[in-house]
Amino acid sequence: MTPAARVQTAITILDEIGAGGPVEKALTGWARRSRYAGSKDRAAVRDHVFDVIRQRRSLAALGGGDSGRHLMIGLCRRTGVSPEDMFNAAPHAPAELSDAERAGGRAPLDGPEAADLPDWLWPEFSASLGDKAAKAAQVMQTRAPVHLRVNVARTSRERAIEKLAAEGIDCSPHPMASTALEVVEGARRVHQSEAYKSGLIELQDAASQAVVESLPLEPGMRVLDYCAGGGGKALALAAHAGVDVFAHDIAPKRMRDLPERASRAKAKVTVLSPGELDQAGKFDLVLADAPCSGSGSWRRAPAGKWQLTPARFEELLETQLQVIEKASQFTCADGAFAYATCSSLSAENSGRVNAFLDKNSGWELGFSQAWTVLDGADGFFVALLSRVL
Ligand SMILES: C[S@@+](CC[C@H](N)C(=O)[O-])C[C@H]1O[C@@H](n2cnc3c(N)ncnc32)[C@H](O)[C@@H]1O
Repeated sequence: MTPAARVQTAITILDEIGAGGPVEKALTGWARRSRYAGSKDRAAVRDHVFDVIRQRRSLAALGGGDSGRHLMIGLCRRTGVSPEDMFNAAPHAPAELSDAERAGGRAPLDGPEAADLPDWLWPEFSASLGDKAAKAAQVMQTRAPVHLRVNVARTSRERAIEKLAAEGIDCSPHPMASTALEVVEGARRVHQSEAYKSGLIELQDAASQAVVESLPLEPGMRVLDYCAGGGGKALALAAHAGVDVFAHDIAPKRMRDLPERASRAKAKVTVLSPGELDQAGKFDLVLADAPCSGSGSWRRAPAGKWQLTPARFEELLETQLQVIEKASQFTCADGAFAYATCSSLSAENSGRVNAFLDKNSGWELGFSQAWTVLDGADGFFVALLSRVL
């Protein structure tokens, strides 16, 4: 495919998404119908679509409208590609620019438009990030890096770097966690690599790893991952020698790949159904990686920021408090309870912890830490609580 044909394809997919179609469905539907497209074409089209969704508001301003065509004109302008070179009416390319399109578009206005956030969310976002808000929003317009977690139960970070390099995947250590690598070259080869298939590495953002690394893990502990989902954190916990890890989720189906992932990593994770959890006794450490807005990972899943509504946000805040109240009860008397989110919004983070502490005087805060995209990974938050003795 020519670069211009990729632009036209992205326009068609963006229009499908604009009409309410889910992003992945629109992309996989196109890929299935388009056997002529090679892997580089698919990757380029996918990148165009995600680049636009991340920056939809500011690109609509630059491109002069919010159709797929206007958004791609905006993307060309932002990335310094002359729109005339792409909109050239060659076979499979977009039609030539009209006079109105050529003259249209303007610089995005400071605030939520330039930051690519909905108006209603801007006050919460800017209050949460303070003087880092505009810079963080700018970073959120870019692609997320690819991070790996080295399974330190099986190999060292240095050995993993060597093994991956031998398979054409260049990585460097990431400063946020002693287990973390950033892929510099060859990210698309990770899934097919021996290092991945044999469980020496997992795909996991460095901030998720930093959360696990911040926890007071000791050999002999029973640890519960109360909101285990796909099990990323449960597996990172299980890489710690002598820690007995249990995984639970209100939607047990979300944990369906966990046994296979654990077997690949040669890690032991006991999956508990909600009924089994009630019979499982107390735990030395309970982690609740709660459902949240996902604002810290909107670079990876950018559709989330446009789908979030004030009502859904309020619902999440309520669920988070319920999760803290329920999950903390599984902590033994001298144990610790950790609350985490992949959000950079204070209402979901310190706001929830304070709401819990206000209602539960028997608990106190040990520490809390927030990472933002400016630290080079997803935005994340963790707070460690214990009972007042
Ligand atoms: C942020 S995701 C967890 C991600 C996971 N810890 C990981 O690292 O891959 C939040 C999970 O919480 C679960 N969840 C939502 N409400 C819950 C509740 N009331 N009790 C337990 N789990 C809940 C969701 O099903 C979802 O899988």
